[in-house]
Amino acid sequence: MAEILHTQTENQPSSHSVIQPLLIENLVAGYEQRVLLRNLFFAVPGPAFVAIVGHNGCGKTTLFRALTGRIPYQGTIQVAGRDLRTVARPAAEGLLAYLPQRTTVGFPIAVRELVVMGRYRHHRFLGGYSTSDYALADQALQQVGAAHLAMQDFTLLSGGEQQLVWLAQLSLQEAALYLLDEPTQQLDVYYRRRVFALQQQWVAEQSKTILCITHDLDNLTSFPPGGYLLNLSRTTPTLLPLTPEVVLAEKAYLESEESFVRW
Ligand SMILES: Nc1ncnc2c1ncn2[C@@H]1O[C@H](COP(=O)(O)OP(=O)(O)OP(=O)(O)O)[C@@H](O)[C@H]1O
Repeated sequence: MAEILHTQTENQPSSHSVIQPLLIENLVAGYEQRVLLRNLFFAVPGPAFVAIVGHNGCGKTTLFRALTGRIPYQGTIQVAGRDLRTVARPAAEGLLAYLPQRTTVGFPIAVRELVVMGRYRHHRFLGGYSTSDYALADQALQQVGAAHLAMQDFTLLSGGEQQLVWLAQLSLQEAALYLLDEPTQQLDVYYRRRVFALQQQWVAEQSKTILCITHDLDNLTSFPPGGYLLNLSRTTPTLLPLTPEVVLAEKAYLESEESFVRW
């Protein structure tokens, strides 16, 4: 099941100070003898879409593992002004909403019931979800183009349909930072475009900040100004403006023998 993570509401800095959604300083992370992220620095200054690109195995998901506290790391990660080292369970405490690459559900459940769980943090005790929670779930399903699936058994859906349902659930969470690991991986061309448009909408209308791992560079060329791109296959990855020119240049780099040899 996709992780349902809470929004931090306590001990936050004053709303008068400018809080960066994400600050990463000198991050070093990897596995035992293999360091994948070396001295990574970047800051997302305000609500924005950030595309994380790079070759297979370059460390994109590893970055998300560090952000969600699943692997140890050196350096500093601040989410919404909070140093993740000072948060016992950074993901579970609600700074982040995370959609992993693969999620499974081992029991039959109606799509609508799964989506409404995105309202989890409003229901810490045994009470059920309210009519307004279900209305939000229906709205979320509509937004991702999956309203027609509401009453179906989630486990019987196609991989692409299931992905749309997870996105609907994710959209109901109110986190400072959203981590999406290849959300369009199983989607057809129509839904791929739609899911990227949806993420643009989340940023523009709901001031969300999204880190989105993707190999779908073609769809990144149509993003409006204001987003960023981070290519983790570069020797020194830096946050670049997400413009068509930058996307094409990074795509050309990733297709080049020069970049492949590095890996
Ligand atoms: N627990 C682990 N122990 C050792 N190595 C691991 C572990 N998990 C992942 N790796 C390796 O680390 C490398 C980076 O993995 P990661 O999942 O971050 O890649 P990625 O950039 O997300 O790739 P992709 O685009 O294929 O999803 C891979 O070579 C992988 O085999």
